[in-house]
Amino acid sequence: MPKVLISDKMSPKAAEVFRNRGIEVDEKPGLSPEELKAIIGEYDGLAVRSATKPNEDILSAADNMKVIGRAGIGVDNIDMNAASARGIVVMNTPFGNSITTAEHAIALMFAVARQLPEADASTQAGKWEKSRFMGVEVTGKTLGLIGAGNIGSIVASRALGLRMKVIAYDPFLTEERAQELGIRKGTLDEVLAQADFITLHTPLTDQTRNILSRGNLEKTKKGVRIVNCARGGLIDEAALKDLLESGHVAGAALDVFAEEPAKENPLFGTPGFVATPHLGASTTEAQVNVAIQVAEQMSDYLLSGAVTNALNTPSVSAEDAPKLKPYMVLAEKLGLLAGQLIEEGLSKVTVEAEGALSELNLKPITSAVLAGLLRPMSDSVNMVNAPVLARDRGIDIAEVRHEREGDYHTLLRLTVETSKGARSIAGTLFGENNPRLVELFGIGMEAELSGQMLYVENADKPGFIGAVGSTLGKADINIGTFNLGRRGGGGEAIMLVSVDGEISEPLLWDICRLEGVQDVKALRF
Ligand SMILES: NC(=O)c1ccc[n+]([C@@H]2O[C@H](COP(=O)([O-])OP(=O)(O)OC[C@H]3O[C@@H](n4cnc5c(N)ncnc54)[C@H](O)[C@@H]3O)[C@@H](O)[C@H]2O)c1
Ligand SMILES: O=C(O)CC[C@@H](O)C(=O)O
Repeated sequence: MPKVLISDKMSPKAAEVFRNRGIEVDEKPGLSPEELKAIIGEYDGLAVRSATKPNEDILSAADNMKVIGRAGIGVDNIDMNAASARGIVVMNTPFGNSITTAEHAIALMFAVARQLPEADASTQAGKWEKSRFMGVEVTGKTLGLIGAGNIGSIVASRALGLRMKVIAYDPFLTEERAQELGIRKGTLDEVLAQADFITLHTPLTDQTRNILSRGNLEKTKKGVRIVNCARGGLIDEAALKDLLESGHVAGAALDVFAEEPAKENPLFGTPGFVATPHLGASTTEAQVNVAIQVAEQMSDYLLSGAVTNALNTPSVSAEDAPKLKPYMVLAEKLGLLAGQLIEEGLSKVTVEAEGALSELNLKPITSAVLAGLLRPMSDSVNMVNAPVLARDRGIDIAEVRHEREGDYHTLLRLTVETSKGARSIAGTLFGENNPRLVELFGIGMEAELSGQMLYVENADKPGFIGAVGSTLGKADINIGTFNLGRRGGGGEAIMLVSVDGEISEPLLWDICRLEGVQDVKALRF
């Protein structure tokens, strides 16, 4: 039975879902990094919010870990590279808290429009400072969005309901989508120059870091009010403080900070400044949504291999997962065969699906092919990091589907292009579940790829098979299966021999010295 650790404070619904799905679950919020590292090896899954920071050091002890689920959106607390390198799927819940966070942005917009926190503090202090707190209406004002994805779009719709005009800067926002949302698409400079209120809704990336830099803050309209419920690091906090103090910025509300938890911050105490402690997602509804969603997704993955909302591997539906499983085994074996046979300069990999396979999602198949193909070059390669490694190595990857059936009802063909030319191998499933090689470098050959195998390329001459058999016999190596293929009589022949013992280097040399041998390799599956 898989075992999952919930290491942050999360709605009890998450544990309930895991238990109902037959998964053992421990809830241990508030562990120190050392405590987490000491126990993480016991678990197949880790469910977190933002307090747990599974970094490379902690993950180095996560020997059984298969999936990390983030009950929320941002995964900046998770070391994605370390997780991917270990083959751990990282998934989030991209929509569960969007409405809640958008509502918090709107709440903060009103808080700065009407100075609600300061008015509250002053009134409760018995001051009754009616003339001190003159606010502004939002009706008819322009809201400038930086980022118009899930949360930005919801903020836009709420702002339109408040009779505001909305302009958005988002390089990935199309004109059609902007029209659909009823907003205008603008450049960053247009947003800065036109907005009475600015709200930020982007992830923190190299492009968005410091997007409201001192220079950009100075380009805003005098009297602008700014809200950030996205990520700390998007705004230059020191510059914001200066501009609040100079009166250029009339108000600013931050839910997120460059350093969190923000126990101290230069902005604290600045007039017109409102702060909340990363509360964007903190409503009962959102926390129940993300807890249920993350537990369902993690359970699906642990129990059936279905992948939803993963950030480092392709999605696989629960319906497709069992159908894909035997193909993934086939794909990895074909990749591993090709990876052990090619020697240098891999520049392109083409994955072709024929017949029944062409109806399935090819992305996970391609990942499995790449994982097998690259394994001889790197011990740490897996289905999660293989596509990234392939891209980093400049390997071009193509996927082709042929609906028509050929000789087999389903076929997976893998063509690798190297500095020596293109070579292809193909395999099928026997009886729906048994992966078989059916073609090797253009030569028809049927073989099960498993255990230790000897690969020999030779000139097709009488007596050769016997010579190989007796060389193996002399080395006390038992033969399991003998698989043969050839191109025409007397031409090039290939043999794949499964053996029980280890194929030593001296044995390979003995076979290499047999007359007619062109290539010999010891393969392992
Ligand atoms: N405060 C909280 O508690 C809280 C809660 C939920 C989400 N968040 C954060 O809010 C942010 C937005 O979440 P979302 O669900 O809307 O994400 P999303 O991925 O749906 O939207 C992000 C948008 O930012 C845009 N973008 C990317 N780079 C950009 C750039 N250089 N300039 C302008 N726009 C750019 C993208 O095109 C996308 O449309 C995330 O950082 C998320 O972590 C915070
Ligand atoms: O879990 C939280 O409270 C914050 C979540 C939020 O930052 C997110 O990115 O989803």
